Amino acid sequence: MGSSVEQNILVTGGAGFIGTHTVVQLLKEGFKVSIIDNLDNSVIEAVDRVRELVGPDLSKKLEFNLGDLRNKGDIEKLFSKQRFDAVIHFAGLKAVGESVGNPRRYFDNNLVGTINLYETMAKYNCKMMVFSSSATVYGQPEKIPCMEDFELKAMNPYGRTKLFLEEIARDIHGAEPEWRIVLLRYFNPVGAHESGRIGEDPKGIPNNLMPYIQQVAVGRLPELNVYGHDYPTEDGSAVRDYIHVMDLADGHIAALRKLFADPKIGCTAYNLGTGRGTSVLEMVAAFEKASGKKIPIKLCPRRSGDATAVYASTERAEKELGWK
Ligand SMILES: NC(=O)c1ccc[n+]([C@@H]2O[C@H](COP(=O)([O-])OP(=O)(O)OC[C@H]3O[C@@H](n4cnc5c(N)ncnc54)[C@H](O)[C@@H]3O)[C@@H](O)[C@H]2O)c1
Ligand SMILES: O=c1ccn([C@@H]2O[C@H](COP(=O)(O)OP(=O)(O)O[C@H]3O[C@H](CO)[C@@H](O)[C@H](O)[C@H]3O)[C@@H](O)[C@H]2O)c(=O)[nH]1
Repeated sequence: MGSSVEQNILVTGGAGFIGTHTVVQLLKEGFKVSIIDNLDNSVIEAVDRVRELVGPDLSKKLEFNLGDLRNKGDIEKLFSKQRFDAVIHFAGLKAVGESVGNPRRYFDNNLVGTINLYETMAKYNCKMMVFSSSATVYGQPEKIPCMEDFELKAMNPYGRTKLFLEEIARDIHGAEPEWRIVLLRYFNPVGAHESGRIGEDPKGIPNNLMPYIQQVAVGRLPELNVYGHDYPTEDGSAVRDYIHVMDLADGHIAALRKLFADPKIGCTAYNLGTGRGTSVLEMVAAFEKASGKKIPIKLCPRRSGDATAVYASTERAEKELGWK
């Protein structure tokens, strides 16, 4: 189904993991897309693969711009030559461990980059934004499932950049109510496009569970370290809400449609998760079953800063975005 009027969307960080999957869906839904990415954590081949997946016709509606949000001039260059109806803002750094060792890099990239983006959007009167937030803003929630109105607290510098950026969005909307901002709090994105042509391929040893399991499966790493087996959960391992990246991509389309359709949206946060908790050991078992490969594991102490169990309440996104 294409949209009736062709809307032009700026996608920051569109060459990355969630960005590429979302751009495929945007093009298929009839949007025109401009990506800005500095390729800090991605490669241009990923954009070539997006073109391959959508075919030559839809590819004509995709433009890639090499640029860095920390340079206001790079953003200005885009806005001065075309009008954007909305921005989907993925660009940012996301490695929790790295942010603890080098918080200034995170504040510079995530905060300065986003402030530059808001300034330029305001200048060109483009006041609709879908922002990549994270379940990390709930810290270790007192109750589960997490609901959007829970108290927010971040447990590391990366998480604090997401929390600050949510606060910045609420303040901007408070002062200038014409802004429409959707804050999407992703739970744990996993998986890849069904073609296998795009996906998550982190550089170096992965931090996240799913890419780590995959590398054990293909023999690149010998075994999976299971961090924590004495949590107060059914099997002792930690519980998360793993959401398929294509479902997440569709969540962005739903959020955009909501922005365009609802002048009263204001600045609203939505959880994007499945609403189901899965433990680390259950993930391993499910992967073994699906792949037919044995994943050797080693039970290790808890990883510092990890929460016991986090999963989403999906009610608000279901009710207001029509997304599940
Ligand atoms: N993947 C997750 O587990 C997860 C969970 C919650 C939230 N998020 C958030 O979602 C967003 C996208 O995550 P992802 O997994 O696709 O990450 P990713 O690293 O694959 O994609 C981010 C993209 O942004 C680009 N980028 C970074 N800084 C930039 C800058 N200053 N200027 C221009 N481009 C820049 C990178 O090169 C990369 O292509 C991030 O904001 C991340 O914090 C991710
Ligand atoms: O090699 C590994 C990697 C992870 N885990 C465990 O697996 C679970 C999930 O870990 P991970 O995949 O690293 O995700 P989270 O720590 O939940 O954090 C992710 O999900 C958050 C949103 O919920 C995002 O904000 C973060 O950026 C993103 O890394 C945790 O219990 C980890 O201890 C292991 O046991 N072994």
